[in-house]
Amino acid sequence: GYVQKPISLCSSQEGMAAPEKNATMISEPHKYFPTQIKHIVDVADAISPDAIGLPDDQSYPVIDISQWLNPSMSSDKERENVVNQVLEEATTGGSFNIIGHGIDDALFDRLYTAARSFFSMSLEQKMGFSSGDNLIGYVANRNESVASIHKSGSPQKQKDLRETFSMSYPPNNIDGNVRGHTHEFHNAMAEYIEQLQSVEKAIKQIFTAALSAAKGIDLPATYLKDVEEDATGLLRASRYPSTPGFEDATKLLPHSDFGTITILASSEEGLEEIRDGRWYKVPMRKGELHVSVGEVYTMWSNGLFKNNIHRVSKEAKKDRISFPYFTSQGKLSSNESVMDDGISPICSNGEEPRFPRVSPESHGMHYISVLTGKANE
Ligand SMILES: O=C(O)CCC(=O)C(=O)O
Ligand SMILES: [Fe+2]
Repeated sequence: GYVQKPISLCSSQEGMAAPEKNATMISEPHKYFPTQIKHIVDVADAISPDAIGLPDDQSYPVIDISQWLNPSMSSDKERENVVNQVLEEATTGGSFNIIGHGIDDALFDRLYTAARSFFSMSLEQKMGFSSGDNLIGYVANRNESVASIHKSGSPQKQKDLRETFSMSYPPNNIDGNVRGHTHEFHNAMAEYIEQLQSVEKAIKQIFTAALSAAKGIDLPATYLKDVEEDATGLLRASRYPSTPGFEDATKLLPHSDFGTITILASSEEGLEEIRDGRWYKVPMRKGELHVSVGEVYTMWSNGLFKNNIHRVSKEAKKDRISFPYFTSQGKLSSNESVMDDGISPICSNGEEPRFPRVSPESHGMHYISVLTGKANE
């Protein structure tokens, strides 16, 4: 459909004085976020490097999104209530769990079983599912390093202690070429990605409504989904094995995701995040999915939505499997000349923009070569 973009209300309004326009403009977000994260992590680590559980398991925010999946069967008031809950969490910890997403337990059971069977193959067999592109197919343990982006942790160059198998949505040529195509694991992942589409759509409509309400402007209901244009989603099955020599190391060092929204499923606890300035364990109960805000949403909301800072604990069980779905990873290996240039921050009347115009693709490409060790920064 037709997308009016950008709704760049942050640029100076008719008749408004803007003497210090752009005074606080962050011109290089890919340098700003690592610094911001390092600072927040240092402060949290000083309180305690170890995460604590919430005093009461029930106090972790769990939001039922079913009313947005079936708008015709719910009232405006009910949907507004969901928007208010999401707004509260998105502007504080930058994350929450959801229920009422409509995805069957049976599909999750199939996913985890197929993932266990896939990852239990020999390294040589699994390497047969590598595409050579780190974003699609199999990537072995200790091949990526979020720490090299965020310069977090010690030693600074610690590699991520996980192996992954990834698929994009919609599927592209590389997906088809990965031999995993014939594997049951590939089928289960494809089905899960398909089902995630309506969940993603509902969540992005809720975030759109939250942004409209908070900024006092009227955005089209599907705005935050439509502006991504043809950004592709990426589902990554991740397994965190115990790695000799790294038994006491954090498995995935602190970072925030660089896209818009991440929807995470996990069979085990082990995810930890910063809330109110300190590390907390994220409870992952059966049937719940975890939703977190990425850096692009922080920028598009002009700092209103908080990029969630998280890590995977050194205590995560060795057979822990998780499935982060990065809803707009972007076409990171595509031709730069046709890159979507995204949108400017959405602001309330008179609010000054703090971030430049950006797309998930343009923001992500600054990180990805560092993540995969193809560049040194
Ligand atoms: O495995 C998890 O729980 C989190 C993974 C994660 O943060 C990521 O892949 O960005
Ligand atoms: Fe992450």
